[in-house]
Amino acid sequence: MYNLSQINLLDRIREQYKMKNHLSPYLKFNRQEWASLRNTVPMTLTADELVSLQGINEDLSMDEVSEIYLPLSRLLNYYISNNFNRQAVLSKFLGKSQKTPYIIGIAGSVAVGKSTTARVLQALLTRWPEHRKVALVTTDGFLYPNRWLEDRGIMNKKGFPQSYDIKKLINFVADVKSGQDKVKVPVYSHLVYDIVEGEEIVIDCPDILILEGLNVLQGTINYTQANNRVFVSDYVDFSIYVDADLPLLHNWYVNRFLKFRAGAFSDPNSYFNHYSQLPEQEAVNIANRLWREINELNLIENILPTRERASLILTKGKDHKVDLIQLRK
Ligand SMILES: Nc1ncnc2c1ncn2[C@@H]1O[C@H](COP(=O)(O)OP(=O)(O)OP(=O)(O)O)[C@@H](O)[C@H]1O
Ligand SMILES: CC(C)(CO)[C@@H](O)C(=O)NCCC(=O)O
Repeated sequence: MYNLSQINLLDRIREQYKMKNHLSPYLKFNRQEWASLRNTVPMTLTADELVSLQGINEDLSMDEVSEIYLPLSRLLNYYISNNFNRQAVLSKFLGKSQKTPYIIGIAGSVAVGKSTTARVLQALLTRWPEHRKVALVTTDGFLYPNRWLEDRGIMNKKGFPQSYDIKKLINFVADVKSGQDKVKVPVYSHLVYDIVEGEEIVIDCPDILILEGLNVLQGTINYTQANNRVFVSDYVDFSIYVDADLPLLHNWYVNRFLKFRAGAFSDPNSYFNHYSQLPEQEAVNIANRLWREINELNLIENILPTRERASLILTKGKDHKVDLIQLRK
């Protein structure tokens, strides 16, 4: 159940959305209209590519890949080529090389499928004839460690703006965008439920960086002297918000929790190891509580209000099938 202030906020968001629909900055496509766009350029996947895509997520349907993600990767590839051409013009003008990575941001609720979307796009963008190097980073790596959150009594705010080292995240995107090599990113483990001390990934001048996380469209720091706000999205060239109704998200979250319980939680290193011993109904109760008290609240307060900043909104229905695509004009 929502409390009154949450309901008011939801109403306000819906109202805003309706108003925006009237003068919408978005082109809207239903699934059929979008899928038909792939006919303008024949797009096929080889048997090997199909196998590697299935390895990303066993529940991912190949119809979804060919009807939704393949046309999207084609569109992105056009935007990226255009951006690189523009940089080549600038290089000519400056008389020195000016090439920086193209950054794609993917935002949305916990459990909506951001990381699956990111990995599918990474695989598809790599296969175009340009053979671009595509790196993938999740903003989870910029969460403060559990000890930091515990000291401040905010373990139940994991995923909320105050749980991220936003300065570190903004410095990271700024470094990548300015063409710096070997930029380091901390690693978060869902299994250990914490930042892994001493582990990092290195981002070394990719052509494209996909940055995935619930806060990609919200992160901001204040440069007080100049009273100037800097957003993560200032460095993002194209942003995607993956959207779905609350009951679907709740369902996907609980299902994933139960899947983890059957698999990863049985690992003694897992933070949730003790959940693997609990009867299923008790595990469902815990998942429901984590959803309601943390992730849903965060969605309503901090994530959903950023939706209309995205360059593209993908709205999913049942079974993760995308049924509405809204693209900024
Ligand atoms: N396109 C898809 N088809 C079928 N199942 C999917 C699809 N995308 C995601 N899922 C399922 O939905 C659940 C959430 O997916 P995923 O882990 O990609 O979400 P996420 O938004 O990255 O979550 P988090 O923010 O917690 O990291 C998983 O159980 C995943 O298997
Ligand atoms: C790490 C995040 C914030 C985002 O991926 C999320 O998966 C999470 O752990 N949320 C906290 C509540 C929960 O355990 O689901």
